[in-house]
Parts: sequence; C-alpha cells; structure tokens
Amino acid sequence: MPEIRFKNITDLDIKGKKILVRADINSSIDLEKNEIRSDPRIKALVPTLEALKDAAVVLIAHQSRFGKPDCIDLKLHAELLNKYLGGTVKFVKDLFGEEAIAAIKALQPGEVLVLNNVRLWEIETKVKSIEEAEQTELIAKLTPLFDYFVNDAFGAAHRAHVSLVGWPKICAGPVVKRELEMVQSLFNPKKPSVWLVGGAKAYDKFLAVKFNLEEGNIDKALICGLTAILMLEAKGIDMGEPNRKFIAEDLDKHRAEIAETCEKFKDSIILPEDMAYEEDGKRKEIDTNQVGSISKSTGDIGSKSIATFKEILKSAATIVANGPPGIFEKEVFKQSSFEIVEAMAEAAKQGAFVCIGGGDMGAVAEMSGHGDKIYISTGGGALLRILSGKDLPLLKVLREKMP
Ligand SMILES: Nc1ncnc2c1ncn2[C@@H]1O[C@H](COP(=O)(O)OP(=O)(O)OP(=O)(O)O)[C@@H](O)[C@H]1O
Ligand SMILES: O=C(O)[C@H](O)COP(=O)(O)O
Repeated sequence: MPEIRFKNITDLDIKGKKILVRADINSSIDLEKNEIRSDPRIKALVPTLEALKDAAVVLIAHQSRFGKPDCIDLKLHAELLNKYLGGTVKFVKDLFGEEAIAAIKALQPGEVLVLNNVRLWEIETKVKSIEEAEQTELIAKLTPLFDYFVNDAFGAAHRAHVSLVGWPKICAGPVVKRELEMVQSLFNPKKPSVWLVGGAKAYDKFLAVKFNLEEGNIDKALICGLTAILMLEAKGIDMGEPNRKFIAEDLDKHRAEIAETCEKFKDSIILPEDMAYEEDGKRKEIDTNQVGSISKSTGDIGSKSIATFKEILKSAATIVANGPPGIFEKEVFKQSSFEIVEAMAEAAKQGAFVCIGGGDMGAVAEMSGHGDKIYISTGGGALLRILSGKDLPLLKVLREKMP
C-alpha cells in the first residue's frame, strides 16, 4: 500500500490569503446544447470553495484532453459554480497571460476566479516528471501570486501534469482528504468485503482486483463486464470472436498472469454463470460455457448470475464497485446494473459501506435515486490506480511538498 500523508489546507490559517486550487471538474459535455450533461465533480467541489470563503481562491482545472471536441473553455463550469456559490465566481479566458495575472491580483477574499481549461495549453500534459513540471513558464508566472497551493483533483491523482504537481508546496483540499481517507479504509476493510468490477477497461480492473485479493482486502470478487470476458477467456472458456475482439490485446499480453490469478483465488473470484445478448431487439440469455457457440457479443450478465451476485452482496460489510456489469446505456442490457445498484443500496441501508468509483456506475446510482446512500467517488481511473496499490503523483507531491 502506498504511503498516504498530507497537510490539509483547512488546517492552515487561510484568512485573507490568496490560494490556488487545482481541482478536477472534468465533466460530460453535451456539445450540441452547449451544456454540462452531469456535474457530480462540480457539486463535489462546492464544499471546498465554501471552506475557503475567507480567502481569495483561484481555480485551475481541465476539461477533456487537448485536441478533443469537448476540450472547451471552462465558462460553463464557472457559470454552474457561480450558481451553486451565490454569485461569487468569475471566469477569465486566460491561464497565465496578462489578463489572468491582472484578474488574480485584483481578486478579493470571498471571491473565486476560474482560469481557463489548462489543457488548452499543450504544455500542461507534455512534461515527463515533477522536476520538469516545476521548470515551466506556468509555474514561474503564477507561483509568486499565491500564499498556498492546493491539489483537490482526486480524479486526476494518477497524472503528473504541470498544474497538478509543479507548485513549490502542495496541500490537500477537502475532496482529496475525503477520498484518501476513504481509500485508506478500503485498504483495511470491514469484512466480508465484496468487490464488483465490470465496465470496459478490462485489464486495469483485473489488476486492482488481483492486488486486493493478494492483500487480503477482498473476500469475494464479482466479475462482470469485459473483465469477465477477459478472465473467462484466460481460463480457456470460449467467449466467441465478437466478444474476444474487445479484449484480444490484453489477453495476448497477460493470459498467463490472469489464468494464474483465477486459479490461485478460485474460491474468491465469482465469474458469471450466464450472459445476455441481443437478438431481434430482444434480450436473450445463455449459459456462459455456450457463449462461444453464438456469433454475437454479450452485453450483460444473465439472471442467474444477477441472483448469485445479489445474494453475495446481501451479507457484505464493505462493497467496492467499479464499472457497470453490463451496457447499461442500452435497454436490453441495463437489467444487471440497476438491480445490482438496488442490492448495494439495500446493503448500505443494513449498515454496509458501499463505494462506487467510475463515472458510469456512479451515474447508475444517481439515476436509481440511491446517490445519497452510497459513497460515489470522484475518481474513475485514479481510484482504480490507487486501489491497485500504486504510488501516484498526487500521493508523492502531498508527501514530499508539504508546506
Ligand atoms: N459486457 C460489456 N461489453 C461491452 N461494454 C460493456 C460491457 N459491460 C459494460 N460495458 C460498458 O463499459 C462502459 C464503462 O466502462 P469503464 O471501464 O469506462 O467504466 P467506469 O468505471 O465508469 O470508468 P471511468 O469513469 O473511469 O471512465 C460503459 O459504457 C458500459 O456500457
Ligand atoms: O476523468 C478523469 O478520469 C480525470 O479527469 C482524468 O482525466 P484524464 O484521464 O483525461 O487524464
């Protein structure tokens, strides 16, 4: 487990100070309507800004990736924050040029200034190390203007980009503090601890499960989505070409490692016994060992597997879920995702701690109206990386650059 040590900005005297906060408000954007489709990360940042209301706060954040259509200005994000914070938020379409510097200098305690999308400047992501990040013009120009630097971008904890790691001293913000405390509890979970992994990033999820099985942090791992396809194939079960093409590269590279893990933890790893596919617009189900005989990809786990998973979730004291069990966006494949979130919410009602990471499963929990019972992490890839036992750039700078 990586060493987690940090100073918290709200423990320092912030009154009247100028504070730079690097946040993660990367959101799903509806480009046609020019609006933010869903804003859980923006909402999660509101308490941070409220906690810093005695200071003048400048926000740096990214939206999407350089060159992508949704790599847009942060005007929409600033407008939403302004709505949530009662009119104290300004936006400037600049990052470290004259306009930005003048606006930062003029900012008063109680006000928030959102700088523009840091990934519109290519340098943000081009650096190769923390040392290189420290030498950039962005850091040189902005550093003298601030008393404190805060990293509150848990969702980007796995990135060593300039505005995340380049400042001379870095404290944790409230979002990062809350998420890291939650992560620490997952490394020492109340038992039985049940993980459910699904979604599309099959090998990343496998690695997180493997690490935590080895650490004794998981009693039962319920595997679905493309991770199930990958693990079943590695075990020698034919998932058919239409399924195999999604995981072929990972399978090629990691077959032996995955098969070995499946064997070593065969009592803890629960793979789906049946799966669902679409035929003439209808949901059809089939036993897992028959999937190779149909020339179709599967999009969900079947009813028998859902029942087995739900039964296991019932007695869990800790539940970690990352990635939906099926293609929940499609009517025919949404069954497992919604039923399983119901079962998790029920377990939470009975006292289990339930943490959902990754935008998609979080969206299912929100859509089901269970967002309040379940801990929904602001981290997707970042949470998974930390849970894989990796020492991330965020953890390193919080430890090594404590003010
Ligand atoms: N069996 C399946 N076959 C293909 N796609 C699947 C399957 N099950 C789930 N998915 C898809 O996986 C996608 C989510 O995968 P992903 O690994 O990105 O999850 P996530 O944890 O929400 O990640 P993040 O928030 O980090 O992007 C969803 O769009 C869903 O439709
Ligand atoms: O959405 C995320 O997972 C974070 O904002 C990090 O984004 P990235 O994967 O583009 O660095």
